[in-house]
Amino acid sequence: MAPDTGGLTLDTAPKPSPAADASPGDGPAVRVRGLTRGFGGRVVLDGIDLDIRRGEFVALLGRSGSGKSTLLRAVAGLDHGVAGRGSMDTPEHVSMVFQDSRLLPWQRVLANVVLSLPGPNARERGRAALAEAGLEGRERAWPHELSGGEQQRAALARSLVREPELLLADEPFGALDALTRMRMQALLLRLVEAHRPAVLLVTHSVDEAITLADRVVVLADGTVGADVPVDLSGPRESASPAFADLRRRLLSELGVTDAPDEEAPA
Ligand SMILES: Nc1ncnc2c1ncn2[C@@H]1O[C@H](COP(=O)(O)OP(=O)(O)OP(=O)(O)O)[C@@H](O)[C@H]1O
Repeated sequence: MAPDTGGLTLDTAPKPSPAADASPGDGPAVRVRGLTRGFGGRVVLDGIDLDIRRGEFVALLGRSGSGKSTLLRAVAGLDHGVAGRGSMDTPEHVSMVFQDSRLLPWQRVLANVVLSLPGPNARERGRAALAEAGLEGRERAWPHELSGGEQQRAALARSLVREPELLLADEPFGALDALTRMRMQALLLRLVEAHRPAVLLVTHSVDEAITLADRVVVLADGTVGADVPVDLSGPRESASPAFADLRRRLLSELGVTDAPDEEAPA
């Protein structure tokens, strides 16, 4: 089913962890098998197999042009007309966030969040979602009155108010300054913890992937070049040796072998 790219649904009752919910018979949230996609005879995805468990956070890395967005759009069901084959199981409720907020400029912030939102008390739920995303009191603002970071907060609220089982995010913080980006990463983690969707996040930032994800998948040559769990105990400090080891490993998967101590672009 195509993702819901507007609106949200907030139950105020805390949700149990989907991992705890899942019985052994439950399948993964996403199951992709043998996915191929190409443009004009050029193969971009060449037999991708990928599972994402319910509630699991997967970051997708890959060099520019490796097919990250192509994969995300395929999982979202937004690539009609693109040549390819393969099978895909995805949940019914999917939301997507992009690098730009895609708020409708002629609608106020709350109206954007609740646009086409099904179920009762939409405006109340929208207000709660905005508050959860740190935008309490900005419901009547116009999108252009919000900063870039605030617009992305509204976009997150719009996605999560619908309680998606799967959140697809394509470089959602790519256009933000470093400090705002860190704040938004923390917000995303909080929201994901509260709502527990499975997440597939496309990012160019190795550090962002390690900071946020349970698992990092690296696309290379049209396939999954590496599938690496983030097994870091305690807080994910980018200065810690374990973080640096993982960064080095992922950078090497991306073909960067001079092992910098600081973040390098993927
Ligand atoms: N609609 C399209 N028509 C033709 N070629 C396309 C189309 N969409 C993507 N491509 C090509 O497919 C390849 C993969 O593109 P994609 O956007 O998926 O890569 P990406 O890994 O997300 O790149 P980036 O990190 O630079 O955003 C690129 O070479 C791109 O030019």
